[in-house]
Amino acid sequence: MESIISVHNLTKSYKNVEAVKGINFEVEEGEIFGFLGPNGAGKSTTINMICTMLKPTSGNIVINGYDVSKDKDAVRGSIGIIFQENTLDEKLTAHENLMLHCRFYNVPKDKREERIQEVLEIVDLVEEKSQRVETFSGGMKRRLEIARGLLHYPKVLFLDEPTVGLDPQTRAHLWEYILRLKEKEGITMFLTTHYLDEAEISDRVAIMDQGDIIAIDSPTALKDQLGGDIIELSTEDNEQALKEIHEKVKEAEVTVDEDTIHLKVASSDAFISSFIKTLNIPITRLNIRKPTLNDVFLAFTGRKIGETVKE
Ligand SMILES: Nc1ncnc2c1ncn2[C@@H]1O[C@H](COP(=O)(O)OP(=O)(O)OP(=O)(O)O)[C@@H](O)[C@H]1O
Repeated sequence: MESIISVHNLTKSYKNVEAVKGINFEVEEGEIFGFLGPNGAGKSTTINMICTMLKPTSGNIVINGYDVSKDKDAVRGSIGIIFQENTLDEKLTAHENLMLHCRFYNVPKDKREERIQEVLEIVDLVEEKSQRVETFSGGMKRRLEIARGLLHYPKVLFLDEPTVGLDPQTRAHLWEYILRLKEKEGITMFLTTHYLDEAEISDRVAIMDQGDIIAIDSPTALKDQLGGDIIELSTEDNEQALKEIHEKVKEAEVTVDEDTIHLKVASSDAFISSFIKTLNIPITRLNIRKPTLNDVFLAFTGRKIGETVKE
């Protein structure tokens, strides 16, 4: 597959901070690319540089064949951005909001109605087009923002925390729309989210930490890289149990999270029966699972993404 975004040796320094330290990555045409990292990792700085909103200190970025430092207008015409905050005009109708954007992006006059109809169909808002945005639910507003982001036929859609503040059902629906867009329109998605279960939708995920990209691969490959099984347990006396585990169990990586002890082992089949016999404290809860993206994130960054959320 062709790269739609190429980033080479990209750096950005603010006065005292080296926010981005010479990163390299490619985003392939048509993929969903998840961009994750703790607060302060340098994600926004990177995205702002890619979207022409911030000048890099050094390095280069090519989007859709255009150099971001030389062809800003062509780059802007190639991308759509869905911000975290609602940037719709609430007093206007859905249609009026879209018309404003058409003018802003110089969509030819004779094409405007056709395009508006097209994007409204994609996000299922045709019947609501004459309603004022202030009457819309959070999910409808987000869908309208996506429609607006699509009006000028971008090759890449940047989605910054697209489901933040939405209820689980609306979040699930929104993902259906996003997936449909990818399938039908072949649009490349550059996604940030702190819901790691949602990041599973990505074809590939990049994890950024302290200005560097520290991992980049498909969610499955990243999880496989971690390998093994994770055993979660609670006991009648976790403190005592931990003491025993540290004394007697050598083949597990042990972490504690509130009232749960986590053991990471190569294979739970080989481990579990002897472990249960080893422990003298009664176990009150036991769960065995495969690593998730949350575990990947924790292993690479040393932090849980929940701890890094910017609300
Ligand atoms: N305008 C600025 N001036 C000085 N330092 C900045 C500026 N913007 C960002 N930084 C610093 O650069 C680093 C990277 O910040 P950035 O906002 O890119 O991280 P992030 O991964 O997007 O974090 P978040 O998830 O909180 O948005 C941080 O140390 C931040 O304090």
